[in-house]
Amino acid sequence: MENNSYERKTPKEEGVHTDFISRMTYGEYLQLDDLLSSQKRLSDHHDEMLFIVIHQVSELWMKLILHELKSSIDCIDKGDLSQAFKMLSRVSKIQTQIIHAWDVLSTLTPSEYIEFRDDLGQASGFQSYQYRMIEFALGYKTKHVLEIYKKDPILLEKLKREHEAPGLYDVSIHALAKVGLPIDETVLNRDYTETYVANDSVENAWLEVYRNVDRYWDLYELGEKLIDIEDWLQQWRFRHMKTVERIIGHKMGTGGSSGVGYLKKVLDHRFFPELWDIRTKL
Ligand code: HEM
Ligand SMILES: N[C@@H](CC(=O)c1ccccc1NC=O)C(=O)O
Repeated sequence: MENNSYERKTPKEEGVHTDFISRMTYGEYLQLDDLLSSQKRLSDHHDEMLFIVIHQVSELWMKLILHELKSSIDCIDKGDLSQAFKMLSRVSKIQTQIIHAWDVLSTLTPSEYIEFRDDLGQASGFQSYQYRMIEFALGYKTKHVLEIYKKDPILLEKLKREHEAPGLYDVSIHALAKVGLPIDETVLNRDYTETYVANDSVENAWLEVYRNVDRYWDLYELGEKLIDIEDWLQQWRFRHMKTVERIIGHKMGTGGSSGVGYLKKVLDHRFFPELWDIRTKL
């Protein structure tokens, strides 16, 4: 099992008698007492419950996305592409789920939100560490986001590890090299703490794959799985930006950014640039 300090031990690890497990209820298994007592409103505004639940649901889905992404990175690294495809397809399905959360949140009007916005202080989705870990796993390694967690050394260490690790695109590029497609050494030995930047040898390798799909079927399928994930992530970013514009207009964000202007700018970033660029050349 993965060593994750945020996860509880299994009853077996804790040495709990198996009789307990056989009598265990639904609520005990799912720890519903903890889960369902974690929606604590700071205001007495009716709609704050919606706000909390949407965020908590999104964080839970992000947890599963990360679980799948990390395993798929390991699988691709080991050359087990078909196992990775199953996980990457699941990631895309989850992404389609979280995009629909914006429809629910859009029922919150500006006048309703403004009534409890001040209670949120400086808290912001900007501080979502799972969101940053997803970005890291996809090769977007912004350094300044680590700053946010400097007061929490345990979390900072965990984030640093993800920041230094090869991402989904790095192991995919290595998979291109493993079948003999020429990839520049500078890319193969790149510094993983930096955000990935487009490279001609990678573009040529993907072009070769997409022009000879029968020969490189697995890699072609991998390319399409990656495009799916980036496409959905961009749609999530776009729906976030539009929902924010609808609810707070062009007010500054509680996290200190310009708000909608900042969220629009982030949309410019591409995770797997060559996979988009080759479409024009095919
Ligand atoms: C009324 C609803 C929401 C508003 C008004 C809002 C507003 C904002 C704003 C203005 C920012 C920019 C940072 C800042 O200065 O605060 C931001 C960032 C962010 N928000 Fe939201 N948000 C909302 C809902 C959500 C939800 C439901 C999620 C889901 C987890 C979320 C996740 C994020 C993330 C991950 C960022 C960082 C984006 C990045 O840096 O690329 N937000 N939000
Ligand atoms: N940045 C938002 C506040 C906000 O949305 C937020 C506040 C606390 C916890 C999560 C949040 N969601 C996403 O940014 C704002 O400027 O209104």
